[in-house]
Amino acid sequence: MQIAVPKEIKNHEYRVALTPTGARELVGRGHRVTIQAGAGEGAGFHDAAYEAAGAHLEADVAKVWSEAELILKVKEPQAEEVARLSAGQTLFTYLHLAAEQTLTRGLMKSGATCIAYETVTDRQGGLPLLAPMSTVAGRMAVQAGAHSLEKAQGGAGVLLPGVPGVAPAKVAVIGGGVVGENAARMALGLGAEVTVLDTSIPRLETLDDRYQGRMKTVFSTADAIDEAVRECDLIVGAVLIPGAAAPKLITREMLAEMKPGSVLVDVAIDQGGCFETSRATTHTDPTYLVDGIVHYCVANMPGAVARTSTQALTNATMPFVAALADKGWKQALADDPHFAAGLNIHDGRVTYQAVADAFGLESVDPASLVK
Ligand SMILES: NC(=O)C1=CN([C@@H]2O[C@H](COP(=O)(O)OP(=O)(O)OC[C@H]3O[C@@H](n4cnc5c(N)ncnc54)[C@H](O)[C@@H]3O)[C@@H](O)[C@H]2O)C=CC1
Ligand SMILES: CC(=O)C(=O)O
Ligand SMILES: [Mg+2]
Repeated sequence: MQIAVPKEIKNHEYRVALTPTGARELVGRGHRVTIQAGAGEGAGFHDAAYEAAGAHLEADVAKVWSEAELILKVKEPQAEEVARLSAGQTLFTYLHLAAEQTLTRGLMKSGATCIAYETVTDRQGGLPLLAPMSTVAGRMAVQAGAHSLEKAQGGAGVLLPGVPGVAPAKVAVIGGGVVGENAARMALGLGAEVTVLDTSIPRLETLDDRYQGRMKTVFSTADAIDEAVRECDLIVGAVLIPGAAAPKLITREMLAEMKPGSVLVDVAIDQGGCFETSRATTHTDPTYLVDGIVHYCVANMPGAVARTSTQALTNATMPFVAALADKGWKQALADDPHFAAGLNIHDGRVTYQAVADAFGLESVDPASLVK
């Protein structure tokens, strides 16, 4: 199969969808791999390493896209990338469609088969292709939050761990999944007072057991969120309803209850964000103030630590990439219902219920397409 890996073009996105190790694996299986020249540079994977792995380098981006049967990316396609996609091609990448109607319509119009990393499932009920980047983003959320609490960033001037004689900061993490656990763990490590809110009792049990009560676990209700808003210096938004737009859990009105200079880090921004006042920002200009509250809403946080993130992401995606390349999308998805859960769009139709619901569209059951 002809496989292409374009250079990512989102703001400060340095990840690449395939490492030289992955390229070697695919070439060894008899596939032709084209890497856009420079695609791996930002992650420390140089053109020469891809060439040594047997991949073909192509400087012309139009050719990279037009000659491919399977396109591997990291971030959701930007407008100029959607325009390059055509019927008969398969795209495998993060899509986050429920937050992006224009992108959804554009991909439908392309006629391509679009498989999203973030909705592929596993036997344990997890999201194996989201989890590695959620681990990265969760860990980064506390670094970003701590920095944002500094005066120069508009923050209250609070040091997360405090000092002897001055109490540590209070951190709340809303959503105790992969992002939430990693954020809470980092905040604990820095000496903050940490509370995790989740609507899943089994998840709260796991966290309580794993951290032996060192982080408080609270069932997530409107009252519990009100309390966190009044008390905390830093709140991390980490909720997810797979494939769906994030619920808005903190409204603009509630910001008035927060201490001035408190910080909201909305990691769920890629699914539209879980705070009413969140809007996606970039690594170039990551924060803004609303009513004296600092908002950090970068939708591609792991892109900033591209070396670590690329390795973690491709470790997880590689078996799925190999299946797509060896068998074609139809057979690969037919053989694995967890992989089939990744299909979001095929031939102009939405194949993921939560995405269809977000925009009032009809959804087609992916199982009916791959039989
Ligand atoms: N901004 C970025 O760069 C990145 C963003 N993300 C995003 O972070 C979000 C979280 O991802 P994961 O942690 O992997 O998901 P996850 O599925 O592991 O965890 C989500 C948690 O939210 C909980 N939840 C759902 N509704 C809730 C509510 N109303 N109150 C409290 N908890 C609630 C669920 O029970 C679950 O435990 C996703 O939107 C993901 O796409 C992930 C990686 C990078
Ligand atoms: C999951 C996601 O949005 C990212 O890694 O950028
Ligand atoms: Mg986006």
